[in-house]
Amino acid sequence: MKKIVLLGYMGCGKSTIAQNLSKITNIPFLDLDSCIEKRANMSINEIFSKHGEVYFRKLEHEMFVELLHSPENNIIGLGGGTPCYANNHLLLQNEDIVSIYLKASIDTLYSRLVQNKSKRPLIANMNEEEMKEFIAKHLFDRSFYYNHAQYKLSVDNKAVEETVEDILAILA
Ligand SMILES: Nc1ncnc2c1ncn2[C@@H]1O[C@H](COP(=O)(O)OP(=O)(O)O)[C@@H](O)[C@H]1O
Ligand SMILES: O=C(O)C1=C[C@@H](OP(=O)(O)O)[C@@H](O)[C@H](O)C1
Ligand SMILES: [Mg+2]
Repeated sequence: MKKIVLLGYMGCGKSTIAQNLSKITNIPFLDLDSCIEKRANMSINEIFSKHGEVYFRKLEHEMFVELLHSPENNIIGLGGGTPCYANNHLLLQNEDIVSIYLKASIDTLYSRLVQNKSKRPLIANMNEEEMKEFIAKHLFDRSFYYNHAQYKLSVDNKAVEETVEDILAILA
């Protein structure tokens, strides 16, 4: 059994889908952001505001490598930026894992993030117009890294259960 790694832009559903997939498969689930928060004893917002993004990316890389090397099988939900720093994208093609890019359109991401931005320091202070433009450009920049995943799964217009089913089909 390989580790299952979910990646993709903020709001694509990594944390939600990983949790639901875990319930169905009984494979334990780890959220990389939650692991970082526990280790640092600070929220993601606090890490960004007190220490800056570069420090966060360092913790993120260390925690990602640590989780990949742990002997347990698990489902890992990455942060949206994880594959885009410190050559983390190269680790996605490791034979010991199955990496899946949850691919969402700008409209899907915007509609979810507009209601859920306060815990995401990169967009927390943007107005709606700024956010839409930011997501479009940022997603374009990051797609290169996301496309290093072994599997790409479109999640637009799919209920959580449908995306979970699609992942089970990939794993079968
Ligand atoms: N079909 C869906 N699949 C996944 N998430 C959805 C869906 N519909 C609405 N959501 C909501 O979108 C948000 C996705 O956020 P989250 O799971 O934290 O994503 P990520 O970890 O990729 O940033 C959650 O608030 C979730 O409830
Ligand atoms: O895209 C990013 O750079 C980030 C995404 C967040 O995770 P989610 O994608 O789970 O929101 C979190 O790691 C941090 O706020 C930075
Ligand atoms: Mg998340």
